[in-house]
Amino acid sequence: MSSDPILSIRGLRKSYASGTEALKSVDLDIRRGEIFALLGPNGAGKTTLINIVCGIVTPTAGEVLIDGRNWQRHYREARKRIGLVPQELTMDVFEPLISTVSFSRELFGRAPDKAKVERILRDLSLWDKRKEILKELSGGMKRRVMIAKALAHEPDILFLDEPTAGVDVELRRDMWALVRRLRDNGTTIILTTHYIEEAEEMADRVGVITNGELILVEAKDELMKKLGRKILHLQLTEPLQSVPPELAEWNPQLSENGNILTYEFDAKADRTGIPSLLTAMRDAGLGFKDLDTKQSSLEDIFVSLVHEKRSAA
Ligand SMILES: Nc1ncnc2c1ncn2[C@@H]1O[C@H](COP(=O)(O)OP(=O)(O)OP(=O)(O)O)[C@@H](O)[C@H]1O
Repeated sequence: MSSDPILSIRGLRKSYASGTEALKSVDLDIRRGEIFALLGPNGAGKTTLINIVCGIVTPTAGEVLIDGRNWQRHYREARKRIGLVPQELTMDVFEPLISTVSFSRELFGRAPDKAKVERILRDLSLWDKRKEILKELSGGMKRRVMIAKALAHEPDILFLDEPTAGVDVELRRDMWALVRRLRDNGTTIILTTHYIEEAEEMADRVGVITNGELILVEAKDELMKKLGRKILHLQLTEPLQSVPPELAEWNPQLSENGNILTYEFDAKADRTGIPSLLTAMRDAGLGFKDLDTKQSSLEDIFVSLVHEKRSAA
């Protein structure tokens, strides 16, 4: 198996007619056979990126290479090799499910193959519903049909745009299992998500995009160490003017006129430092009325990543 990237994104830029700069020169290499999660808040540019690679949106500048070949110059090949499960459900609602899926296969340049279509429908637990009209299916089933449509022409690069937004827990688990099976069969997968847990569960590597900039690409395990930070809040019985020297080694911060002491810790480390901090507080005669811990939000993490990037530059 070649170690060259299956997909290379080079200097990709998009300004919409409205003036919005949705992508600001993005470079990204996708490795063959990996699951890559593109993580970012609303409006970050995730869908724009996917839609450009899938030939739905025209970039303002830059190019995409599939196995080193420009995707616009070799668009027939690109269409065959790429599958997209879009965010919005787009379907001919009066067609039986099996016709829609078979049609999709041929539309993307593959010969009809009943056995292949049957296997895809069975894998997605849709076979029993194959004659049903799409309009009458539940939301979760419709989403499965979208996946079946994207897989019908057997793409080896699959894009999933927010595959689990608004789906129930059971369907989410099914989707994750399906994505893993596809990867095990050699499909390269790029998915977008708002959810840290989804990236954590699924991805080999994660890219963080915000304001049209890809600010970080990292192995999932490395990123999760950064994302594992939590904050402990202690509501003190008596306000403090300053942090007592006995607590200096934990570097806690005071807020709300000295009534709240906060301590940032790594929730995934063997030792969080919390028991020793509480012991040191007791020894210093400091009491607290209440305590809670809070996960840094995705937004907090983006902010700190952007800061890190700027101070490193
Ligand atoms: N067709 C369009 N015309 C004008 N602006 C657009 C268009 N599509 C997207 N945008 C803008 O481009 C920016 C990036 O949008 P995009 O949909 O790519 O983000 P996203 O990361 O996928 O967000 P979400 O998670 O909400 O789908 C946003 O500011 C959005 O409003």
